Amino acid sequence: MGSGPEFDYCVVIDDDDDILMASRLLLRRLFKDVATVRSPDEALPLVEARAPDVVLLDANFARGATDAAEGLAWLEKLLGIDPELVVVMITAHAGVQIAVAAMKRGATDFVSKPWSNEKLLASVRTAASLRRSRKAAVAGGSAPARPAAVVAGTALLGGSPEMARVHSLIARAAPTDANVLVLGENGTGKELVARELHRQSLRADQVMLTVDLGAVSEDLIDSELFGHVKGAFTDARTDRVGRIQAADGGTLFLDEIGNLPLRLQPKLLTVLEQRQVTPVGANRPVPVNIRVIAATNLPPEKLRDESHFRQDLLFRLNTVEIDLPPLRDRLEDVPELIDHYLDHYAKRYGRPHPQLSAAARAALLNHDWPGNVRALRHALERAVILARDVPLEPEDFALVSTPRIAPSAVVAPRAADDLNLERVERRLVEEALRKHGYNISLAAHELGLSRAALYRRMEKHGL
Ligand SMILES: Nc1ncnc2c1ncn2[C@@H]1O[C@H](COP(=O)(O)OP(=O)(O)OP(=O)(O)O)[C@@H](O)[C@H]1O
Repeated sequence: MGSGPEFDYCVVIDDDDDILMASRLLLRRLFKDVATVRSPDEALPLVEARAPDVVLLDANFARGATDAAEGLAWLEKLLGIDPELVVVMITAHAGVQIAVAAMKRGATDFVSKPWSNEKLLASVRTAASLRRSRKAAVAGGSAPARPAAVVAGTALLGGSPEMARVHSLIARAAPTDANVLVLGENGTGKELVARELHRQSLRADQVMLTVDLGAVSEDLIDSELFGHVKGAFTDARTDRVGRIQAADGGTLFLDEIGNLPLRLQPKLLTVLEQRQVTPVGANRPVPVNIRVIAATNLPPEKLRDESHFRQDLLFRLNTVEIDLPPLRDRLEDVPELIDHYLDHYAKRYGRPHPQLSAAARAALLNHDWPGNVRALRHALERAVILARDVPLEPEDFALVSTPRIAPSAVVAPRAADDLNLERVERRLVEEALRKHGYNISLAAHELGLSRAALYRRMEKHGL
């Protein structure tokens, strides 16, 4: 026997009792708990109370309806409750139009009735794995793969000359269809810049889809980006619309482009050059009209190294380059960020707006912020949660001084006198981050963790 279901909780919404019964029996193989409800109304409190790993949502409820309009409207409502929710649409009337519409509104996948059990299990398992990585990424504050329209936006703050330059570049590049490459260390706001570019573009009322190439496992990147046709490989039991196709008419944000495997780089180049995509296993390309924004934390010398990244692809991606400076080089932005995020979290947690002592303010202003704005934001969130009715002091921010030292200067972790698991974990995470100059992908690789799992640990240890 195996070790029991892999995932926790799934909600199935369908007005057909037989479907509910069949899916309950089947999905117990994957989930410890399967809730089945006959209407989306009943599902809303379940989604609110206990974020499910996957929601299966019927596309049509009204008798005789086949256009999926109702299902798509419920999809948006569900994603409004939890933007990271992973929803697989079910319909008896599959068609690529509905699949694309559902994906554009944020569905993860699409299965058609009647389904084969294996097909359904494969789709749902993939969806649940995606949710797991998305949840972890969100815990670390990193970008979920989700249409921009669904996620409430955060403004790109900062009045420093460095940020003024960034704002000006955004304003000039956004309305053109030029591809933009955003460079910067982790947590500097690359994803926010991408959203801002989309918001100010002529495609603003179209979809913006994200693919986090650092979070999708390498063997899934191909289908995630390009899609596949049924039978293209062993697990391809249905057609799958890739994100490039689903972003048609809108913006595709390729986060962590430095993680795109070399073998797939020519394929992306072809899409950009020929404006068409060929799903894995398909013999005819599909025309696509996308604007690509890519981001990476790779230092320029790595990016310009042909053994790492194809230069012809780089030239297609970086028609405009926006380089986001690290926070330590624009510390004058810190006061504005402090005020904004203290306010934001005070409202979110229903707490009074905390006061900062002069020493605390000075400590925040003098810190080198190796984790950039993300780390500052987390520090402020924690401070709001833990604040008492006296001004916050430097200790309340648990700032860890992390001098940026050359990788070669890092020694292997000391033989542990201290065997406390939590502290040892914290030390290893810290050392890996320092060793790799806070490059999350490299540090995660060294630790044998996904980026999302590393973010989770950074968050846990306040790093
Ligand atoms: N200029 C800014 N104004 C307000 N918030 C910001 C700014 N820059 C970053 N943030 C916040 O910091 C966090 C990290 O930003 P974002 O995800 O855009 O960074 P990133 O460079 O894409 O990070 P990574 O490379 O790790 O994915 C987010 O919560 C974002 O809202």
